[in-house]
Amino acid sequence: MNNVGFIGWRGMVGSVLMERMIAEGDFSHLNAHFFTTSQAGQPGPTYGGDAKPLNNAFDIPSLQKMDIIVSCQGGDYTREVYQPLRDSGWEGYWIDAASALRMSADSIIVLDPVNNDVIQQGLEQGVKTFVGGNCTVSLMLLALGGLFEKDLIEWVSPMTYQAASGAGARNMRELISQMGEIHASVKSQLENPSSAILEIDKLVADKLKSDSLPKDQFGVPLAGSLIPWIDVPLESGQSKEEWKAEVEANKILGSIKQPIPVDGLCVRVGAMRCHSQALTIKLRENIDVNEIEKILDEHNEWVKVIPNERDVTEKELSPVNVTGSLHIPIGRIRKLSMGEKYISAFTVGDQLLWGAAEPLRRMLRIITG
Ligand SMILES: NC(=O)C1=CN([C@@H]2O[C@H](COP(=O)(O)OP(=O)(O)OC[C@H]3O[C@@H](n4cnc5c(N)ncnc54)[C@H](OP(=O)(O)O)[C@@H]3O)[C@@H](O)[C@H]2O)C=CC1
Ligand SMILES: N[C@@H](CC(=O)OP(=O)(O)O)C(=O)O
Repeated sequence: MNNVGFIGWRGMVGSVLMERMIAEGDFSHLNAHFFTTSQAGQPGPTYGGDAKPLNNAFDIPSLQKMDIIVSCQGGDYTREVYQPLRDSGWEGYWIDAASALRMSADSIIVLDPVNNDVIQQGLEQGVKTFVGGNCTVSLMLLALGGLFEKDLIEWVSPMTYQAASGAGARNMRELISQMGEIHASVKSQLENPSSAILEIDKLVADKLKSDSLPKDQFGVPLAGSLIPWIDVPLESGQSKEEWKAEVEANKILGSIKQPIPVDGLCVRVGAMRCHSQALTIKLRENIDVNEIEKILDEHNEWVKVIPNERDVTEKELSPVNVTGSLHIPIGRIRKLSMGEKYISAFTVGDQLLWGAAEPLRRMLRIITG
């Protein structure tokens, strides 16, 4: 069995990966070794067997003993360790959640329900570096997989509604703290049914604008508001999160030579761990909505078409309904007034599952069998 080293296993993405690996019995297919950047020598977890002392994640000789390394530790770690490890002659498989190696010429972005052919071809050609895609990109491609597979999309504009978890665990905590403080600021008024709503609104607005609202992580209020910017600015006017959509989607699809335009705005909202996206799509041909729904529904076992009806949409097409699940609902599919080739759609997905951990878990299984 392969010796597999895990780095970042106790972080948010890593913990979700561990949960999924236990649920799927993956540990019986490998010998697990756990590494840490901060707690070397302390007892490791019991996933896959007895607890052993944690290895130092910066120790190249220890990493060299691994056949496969899975890192959910983040880009800084990858940038520090990956190249020295490769330079030392290590030829094992490196599977990574971070974006650092995604656009490297010798890596493949993994999303096997969409690009298993690219992955298999890469394995045959000796590719050893496999990276999970950006969460919004992976979730969009799974939702629209059928239309992409049939090359029916001329371009797509995703307008995102991204959850706090995408910014990290501390940001999730801050969002909840903000919500709590807002409620506390008007608790007595809420308990009195005859209190004036405009007074409540003013007190909430005062709280949102006050220095006492916790906002060290986001920098601004997210609860009761939103942030129309994610990640660093680029020369193009895009945020880096927006730039990733087109370059990563086309790398995953293997269409870099004739890229499909994918561009829109990325917005942080007060959801916990599900990213939503409103999609405007220009099709290459005029296709009936029923046919579009059929194509989408048949593509993979996780996507689920939600009819464009109010009740079922409100119930099923929401972060609350999707959180913690691998389902990717897509709905609000209708023709737009711009023309018969233009359609709308709305999709939701758990950004820690299909958006981060699940593509890595499945890649590991592809290698370990
Ligand atoms: N969050 C997301 O949505 C996505 C993240 N990613 C990638 O994954 C990387 C890791 O993200 P994420 O999992 O959110 O990062 P976390 O901040 O949750 O965890 C990263 C590391 O922090 C260390 N750590 C320090 N204190 C604690 C603690 N109290 N509990 C748990 N871990 C602690 C751990 O390393 P150690 O044990 O070595 O101390 C852990 O592996 C990101 O940098 C990004 O590159 C990719 C896709 C989506
Ligand atoms: N940037 C994403 C999360 C993430 O980690 O993305 P990436 O894996 O591309 O760095 C978000 O904030 O929602």
